Amino acid sequence: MTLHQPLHHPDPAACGCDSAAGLVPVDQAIARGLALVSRLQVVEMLPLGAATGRVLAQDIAAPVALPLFDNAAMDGYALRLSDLTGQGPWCLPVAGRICAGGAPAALPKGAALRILTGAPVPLGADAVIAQENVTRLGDMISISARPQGGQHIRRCGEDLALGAPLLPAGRILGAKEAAALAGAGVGHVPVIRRLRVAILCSGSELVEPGTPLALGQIWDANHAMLAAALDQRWITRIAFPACADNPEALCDALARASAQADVILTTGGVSVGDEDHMARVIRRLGGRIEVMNLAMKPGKPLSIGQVNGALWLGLPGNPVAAFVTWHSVGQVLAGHVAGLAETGPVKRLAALGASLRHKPGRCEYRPARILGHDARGVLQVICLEGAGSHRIGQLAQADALVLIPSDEEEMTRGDLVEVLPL
Ligand SMILES: Nc1nc2c(c(=O)[nH]1)N[C@H]1C(S)=C(S)[C@@H](COP(=O)(O)OP(=O)(O)OC[C@H]3O[C@@H](n4cnc5c(N)ncnc54)[C@H](O)[C@@H]3O)O[C@H]1N2
Ligand code: MOO
Repeated sequence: MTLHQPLHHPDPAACGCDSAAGLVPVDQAIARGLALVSRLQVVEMLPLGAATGRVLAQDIAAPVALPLFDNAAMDGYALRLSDLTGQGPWCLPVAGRICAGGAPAALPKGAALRILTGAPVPLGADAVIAQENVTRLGDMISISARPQGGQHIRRCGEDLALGAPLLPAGRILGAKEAAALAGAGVGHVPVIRRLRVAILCSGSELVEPGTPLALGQIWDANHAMLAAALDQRWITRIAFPACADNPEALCDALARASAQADVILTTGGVSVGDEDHMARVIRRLGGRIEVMNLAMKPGKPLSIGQVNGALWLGLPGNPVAAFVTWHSVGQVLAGHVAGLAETGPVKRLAALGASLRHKPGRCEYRPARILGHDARGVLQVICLEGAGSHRIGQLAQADALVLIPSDEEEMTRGDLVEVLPL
C-alpha cells in the first residue's frame, strides 16, 4: 500500500493548496473569516431539560463527588472481611436489608446485610458478595470463597472528584452531557443564546419545490439543503424567500437579513456572470468582502465578508458547491460565532478503493462512498464517478467527501486520503 501523506505539505494550508495562483487556500480563508467575527456573549440560564442541543456557556466543575456515596455494584450481601476467620466455608447471619434509596445502616459485628445494587454500603462493611456466589440457608448465608477487599463497592468520588472538570464551555449538550449534569444535580445550565442564521437563495430561475415550473425555471434545492443542515437547537433559522437576480431586491433582502441575523448565508450570484450581483450589493450596503476565489473544488466562488455586523457567507449557487462550502468552511465559522469549542467536520483517514485522477491547483472535495474496513481494519472509500457541482442526484448517493490534496495528479488504490463522513 502506498501511503500518501496529505496531512504533511510544505504549504501551511492542510489541504496543500498554493496561494501563489491567486486563490485563497481553504485554511487561510477560514482563518480570515474567523478574524472577522467575535463569539456571541449573551448567556441564558435554562432548565436542564430545555438546554438539549444548546451550547454550554462556561466550564462546569463537578458540584459534588460522583458517586455521591459508597454503594453496592451488585445485588448480594455486604460483609466485613475480618469476620471471615480461619478456613472457609463461612456462615454469617443476615441481619437486615438495604435497598437503593435507603439510608445508610451500620453492619453488626459477625453478620452480613442483604444489599441491593445502588444501596449505600453499610458502615463497617468492606466488601459486597454477589448473591450468585453465596448459598442462602434461611436467615444465614454460606460463603465458600473469600471476597476481595472493596469488591463490588463503587467508591464515593471514583468517577468524579468534587470540583473536577465536568464539562467544558462550548460543548453542545447531548445525551451524555445531560446525564453528567443531571447526575451531578445541576438543574439549570448556562447556555449561549441561539445563533441567528438567515438563508437567502438568489436566482431568477428559482421556484419553491411543490409549485409548477415555467420553461427554464428550476426548483430551489439550496434553501431546503441549508435549512436541513441548520436544523440544530443552537441555531435559529431566518428563512427568506428566494430572491431574483435583481440588485434592488437583493439589496433590500440583505439589508433586512443583516438587521436580524448573526450570519447570513446566501447562495448564487457570486461568480463572474452579468447577473452575479451579490458582491456589489454587499459593498453597496457598506459591507466588506474579505475572501473571494478559494483554492477548492467545487466552491471556488465562495465569498466571506461582513455586512452591518453580520458575517456574510456567499455560497456558490451550484448545489453541490453550496453543500461542500457549508460543510468545509461555513459551519466552522458559524460554529465559532455560536461559541462551539469544536467546529467543522470530523475528518478520518481512509484508503482509496480505486485510483483517481485530479487536476492540480485546487484541493477537491469529491463525493464518495465508504465501503467499510479491509482485512487490516483500514477504512475503504471510493469516489463516485464523474463528479459535478450541479449533481444533487449523485450527492444523495454519497456518504462521505474525499479530500483530494491540491497538488495530486493521480492517486492509486490504497493511497490514504482524508475523508469527511456525511
Ligand atoms: N465564466 C465563469 N463562469 C463560472 C465560473 C467561473 O469561474 N467563470 N465559476 C463557475 C462555478 S465554479 C460556480 S460554482 C458557479 C457559481 O455561480 P454563482 O454562485 O454565481 O451561482 P449562479 O450562477 O447563480 O448559479 C450557478 C448554478 O447553480 C444553479 N442554482 C443556483 N441556485 C440554486 C438553487 N437555490 N437551487 C438549485 N440550483 C441552483 C443555477 O441555476 C446555476 O445552474 O458559476 C460557474 N460559472
Ligand atoms: O467550483 Mo463550482 O463551485 O461549483 O464548480
